[in-house]
Amino acid sequence: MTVRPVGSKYLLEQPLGRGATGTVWRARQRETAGAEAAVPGQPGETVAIKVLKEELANDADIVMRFLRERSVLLRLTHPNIVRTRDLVVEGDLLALVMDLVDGPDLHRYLRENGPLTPVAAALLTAQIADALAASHADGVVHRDLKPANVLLAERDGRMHPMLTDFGIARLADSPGLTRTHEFVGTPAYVAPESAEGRPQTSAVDVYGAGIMLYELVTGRPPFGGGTALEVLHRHLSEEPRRPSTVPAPLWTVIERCLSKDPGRRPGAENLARALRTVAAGIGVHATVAEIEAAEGVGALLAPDPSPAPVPDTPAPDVPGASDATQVLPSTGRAAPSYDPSAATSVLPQTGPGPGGPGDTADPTAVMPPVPGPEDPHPWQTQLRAARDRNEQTQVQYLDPADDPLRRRPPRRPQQPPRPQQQPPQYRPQHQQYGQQPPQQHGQQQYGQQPPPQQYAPQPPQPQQQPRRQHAPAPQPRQQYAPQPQAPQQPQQPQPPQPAPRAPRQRGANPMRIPGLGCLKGCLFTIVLFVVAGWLIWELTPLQDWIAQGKGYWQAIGDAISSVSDWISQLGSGTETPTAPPQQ
Ligand SMILES: Nc1ncnc2c1ncn2[C@@H]1O[C@H](COP(=O)(O)OP(=O)(O)OP(=O)(O)O)[C@@H](O)[C@H]1O
Repeated sequence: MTVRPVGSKYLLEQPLGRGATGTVWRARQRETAGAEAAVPGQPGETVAIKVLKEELANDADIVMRFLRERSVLLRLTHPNIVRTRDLVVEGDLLALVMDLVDGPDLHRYLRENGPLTPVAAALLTAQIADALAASHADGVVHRDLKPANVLLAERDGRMHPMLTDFGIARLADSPGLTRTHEFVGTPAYVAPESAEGRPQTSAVDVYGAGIMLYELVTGRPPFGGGTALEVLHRHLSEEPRRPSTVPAPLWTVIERCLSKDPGRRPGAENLARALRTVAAGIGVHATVAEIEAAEGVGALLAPDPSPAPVPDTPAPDVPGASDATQVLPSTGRAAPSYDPSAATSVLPQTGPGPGGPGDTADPTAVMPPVPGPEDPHPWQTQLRAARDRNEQTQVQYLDPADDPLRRRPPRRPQQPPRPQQQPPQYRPQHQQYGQQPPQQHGQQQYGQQPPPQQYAPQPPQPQQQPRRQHAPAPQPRQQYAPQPQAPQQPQQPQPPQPAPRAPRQRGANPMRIPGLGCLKGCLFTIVLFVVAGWLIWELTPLQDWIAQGKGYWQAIGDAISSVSDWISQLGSGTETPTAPPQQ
């Protein structure tokens, strides 16, 4: 076993796993840490150490932030939060020392054991909501909530979920990285406001909890499948569908957590209480009172009156910040099919993120990201980001009509009305985005490939809609980018249909002899030659020439001279000189 020292206090022994932001090692404490550590530890104690990627460790901004947030990370203690014991900064090494959790993470558990029962899912998520409530009360937003960041310890024969990776998204989302207009997150769990670069609060964690709860009971997140950017689009535009296996009270909770409007999501503390009420009311031993309480769970889902803001995102009160329609680029990396279990992704935003060059310390001075003419196109940024992470990058054609970055409707040539054209119709939302149509529950799979025609150029639509109409048709709960339903088009008069062509008449003889047409032509030509030859033989002096044994050129010369004689005779007078009468 190779061991590597981390600082003077720890020895890395064995890698436990690797994520987007670093590698987690099983490690051993060499000696007791100093007073700066939250947990000094004992020599020989086993710990887990997350060694942050060099890319992060080499960034001065991140190191600064790491040190600045040290106290925040070290003071976060809760039974459902993996404790951060120490932070190590040494040369080019940046590491978080944590309690070692002996158990799988929730993502692996789900993969190996399948979905949980609704009661178990509700109770497990309630504990995560407890952890969120504690951190939000302390002003800390996780921002990367997903099953892979929930470790399952075993306590008293029971599964005990513990939330980890607190603060990592904060570190990774530092000016050093965001100057390339990217944000950090995991697409399947990213809240709409994060995806759009709008102001974020602790409500993003509640959204993540809702996605996770859905995944716990169904085995998959609601907006998985397709490329990363397609997934982000779905967060922005699609409403989740209730699978038949989810009890109504639990669905009420999920639906509220997944509200596009952060202001409608419950606070974490209320979420925890609601989930316990639901778990009690949907269990087999539920009393009538518990069932009734579960049915009225909607009343428990009050939002947090003062949600914790996410630092360095546009402040909610920046004028115009909430109006700025930011539609995310698509394809993700244009195209590898997206695995919702994927590690935290770094994806582009459509404009300079906070903390970019010229960033000021005042968060209210940060304008919402708006693409400037000189900025690289988000697609370029995205491809670069994908390459930087050595991920497979494919390029797919995107029909400009489907490019959500183009707000203006592309100009299209006037199409003459085509006979037999379908009457104008509006494509459903999923088609406008080149996305999968809503599927029956159970049909969707991780890493599902979009249909091959996904980016195929669309035929011109009967009526051009402005880009904002790519937003969903209004639904009762939808609050972002609501779009009026396109008015029904009046029926256009159909151009007169051309008369159907009569079938081609054939000869009476139904038998067709192959090559007969060619044979007929040959016979006709032969007959033509025979007749022409006969006429030449009869009407020209050819017979005389042959009889006189003249050569060809001589015969021609004679013919020419006799013709010229005849012409000269004609020119000299019509009367032919006659010989004088003989005396
Ligand atoms: N405190 C810990 N104790 C034991 N194992 C841990 C601990 N923290 C993380 N791990 C394990 O290390 C692996 C990598 O963790 P990490 O947090 O880097 O990955 P991730 O969450 O999948 O990726 P990302 O960084 O993209 O969020 C995971 O499989 C996790 O189970």
